[in-house]
Amino acid sequence: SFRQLFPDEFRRDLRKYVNKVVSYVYPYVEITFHEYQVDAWFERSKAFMSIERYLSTNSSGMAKRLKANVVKDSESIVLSMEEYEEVEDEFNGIKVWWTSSKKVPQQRAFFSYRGDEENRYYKLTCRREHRDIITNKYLKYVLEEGKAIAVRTRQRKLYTNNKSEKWSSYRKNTWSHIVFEHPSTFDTIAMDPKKKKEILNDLMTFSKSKDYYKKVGKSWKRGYLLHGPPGTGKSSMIAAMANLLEYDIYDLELTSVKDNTDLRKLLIETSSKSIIVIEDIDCSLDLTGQRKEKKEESKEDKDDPIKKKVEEEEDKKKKGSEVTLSGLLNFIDGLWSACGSERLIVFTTNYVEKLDPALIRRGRMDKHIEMSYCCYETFKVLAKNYLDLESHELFETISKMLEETKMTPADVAESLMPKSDEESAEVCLNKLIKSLEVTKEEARLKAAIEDAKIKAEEKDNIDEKKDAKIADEEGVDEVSP
Ligand SMILES: Nc1ncnc2c1ncn2[C@@H]1O[C@H](COP(=O)(O)OP(=O)(O)OP(=O)(O)O)[C@@H](O)[C@H]1O
Ligand SMILES: [Mg+2]
Repeated sequence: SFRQLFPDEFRRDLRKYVNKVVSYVYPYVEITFHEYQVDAWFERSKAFMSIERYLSTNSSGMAKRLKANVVKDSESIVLSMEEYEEVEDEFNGIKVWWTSSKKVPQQRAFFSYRGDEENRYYKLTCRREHRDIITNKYLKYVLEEGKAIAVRTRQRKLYTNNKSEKWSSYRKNTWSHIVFEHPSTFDTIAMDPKKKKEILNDLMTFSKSKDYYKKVGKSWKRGYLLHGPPGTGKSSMIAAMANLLEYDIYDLELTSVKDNTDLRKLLIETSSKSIIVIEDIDCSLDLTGQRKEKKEESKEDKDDPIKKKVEEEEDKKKKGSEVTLSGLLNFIDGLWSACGSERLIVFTTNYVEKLDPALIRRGRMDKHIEMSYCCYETFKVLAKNYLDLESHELFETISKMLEETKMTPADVAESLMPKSDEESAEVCLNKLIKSLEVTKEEARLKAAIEDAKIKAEEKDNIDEKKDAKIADEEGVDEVSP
C-alpha cells in the first residue's frame, strides 16, 4: 500500500509540497458559513441569515436562478440564489465571489430535530492577498448590512394572549400573533397639534434614551395612560405609536389571564421594542375589590347539582381572572418588569376617575394623555385627511358648532367620508353640519329630560317632607292629651 511504499517522513514532505504547489496555483481563500452550526440545534446561524439577506438585496439581481424563501413568521420573501449559483461582489475595488451550496448529510443523526433539511452554506472566495481586508472589513460590513436589512424589512407583530379553544389544552397562556399592519400614523391622528407634537417628542426622546435610563437607574420603559370617551382615537393612537417607533404590540387581555403567576409568565415572554397594551383597564380588572361578594347567594339551590354546576361555570366566566391590583402593579414596575427593555406600557380607559390612584401615579403611568371630543383643530386634520381640504367657507360654521356640541372624532370622520363617487367635499361638509345639528338637538333633549327628572325628584322630596311633617304633627296630636 501507499504506507508501505513511502515512509512517514516522505509522506509528510510530500503533503507539504503538494500544499505549496496548490496554494501557488490556487491563489484564493475560501470561507464557508453554514446555515446550522453544530452546537445550535435548531437556530439558524445569525451570520448565515445576515449573508442571505445581504446577498438577496445586493446581488440576487445578478444570479440567474433565484429561490424564494418565505421567512418563517414574517411573511416577507427573501430571494436568495439557488444552490451552486455564483455571484460576484465588490468591496473597495476588490472582487469577491459568493457561492451557495448544500451538504446532504451522509448519515442522518438519530436525533434530527431539523428533519430532512440539508445543511446549506455560503462560500466566500477572495484572492489570497486580500484576505485581511476581506475578513476584517468586508465581512463585518456584510453582517451589519444584513442585520440592517432585516430591521428594515421586519414585519411587526400584533400579539394577543386570547387563547383559542383549539390550542388551549396544551398551549396555555402564551402569546399568539398575526402580522401588524395598522395604517394609523401620527399624520392621520386628529388632535390638537400642540398636544400631538408633545407626545411625538416624548416618544422620540424615550426611544433614544437608553443611556439616560441606565444612568438614572431606571429600567428602560415608559407608561402611558390614554383616557377619553369611546371613539376619540385611543386605539388609533396606540397603533400610531407602534408605527412611529416600529415596535411590536402585545395586546394583553386581562380577563383571560388566570392569575398573577400567569401574568408574570406572559410578561417574561414579551420581547424588547414593544408596546404592552391593556385596553379598558377599568373593565378588565375589578379595582374596587368587590369581586368576592357574589358567592353567597341562593343557599336553597345547593341540592341541585346541575344548577350548581351551571352556576359555577357562570361564575368562572364572570370572574374571568384572579389577577389583583397588586399583581398588575408588580407587572408594571416590579422586579420582573425589568426583563427586556425599550418598552411602552399603555392603558386605555373611558373613565379615568374610576381607576385606583396607585395604578396611575407617575412612575407607573408616566404620561396621561386625554383624547377628547372633536374640536376645531381636530376637525381640520380630519378634513385634510378625509377630503383633502385645507379651508372652505363652511369651516367657520362648523367651528362654531363644534364649540357647542360634543362629537367624537370617530363620528366626525364618519360624516366626512364620501359615501359615493358623486359626493363632493361640500356635500360631506354639509352632512357633518346636519349631523352636528342632530347631535346638538339630542344633547338638548337629553339635558331637558335630566332636568325634568331632577325637578321631579326634588318635588318628591319636598312632598315627602311635607307628608312627614303632617305625620309628625298628627303624631304630636296623638301624644298630647
Ligand atoms: N383622533 C382621531 N383621529 C383620527 N381618527 C380618529 C380619531 N378618533 C377616532 N378616529 C376614527 O374613529 C375610529 C375609532 O377610533 P378608536 O378605535 O381609536 O377609538 P377609541 O378611543 O379606541 O374608542 P374605544 O374607547 O371605544 O375603544 C378609528 O378607526 C378612526 O378612524
Ligand atoms: Mg379602543
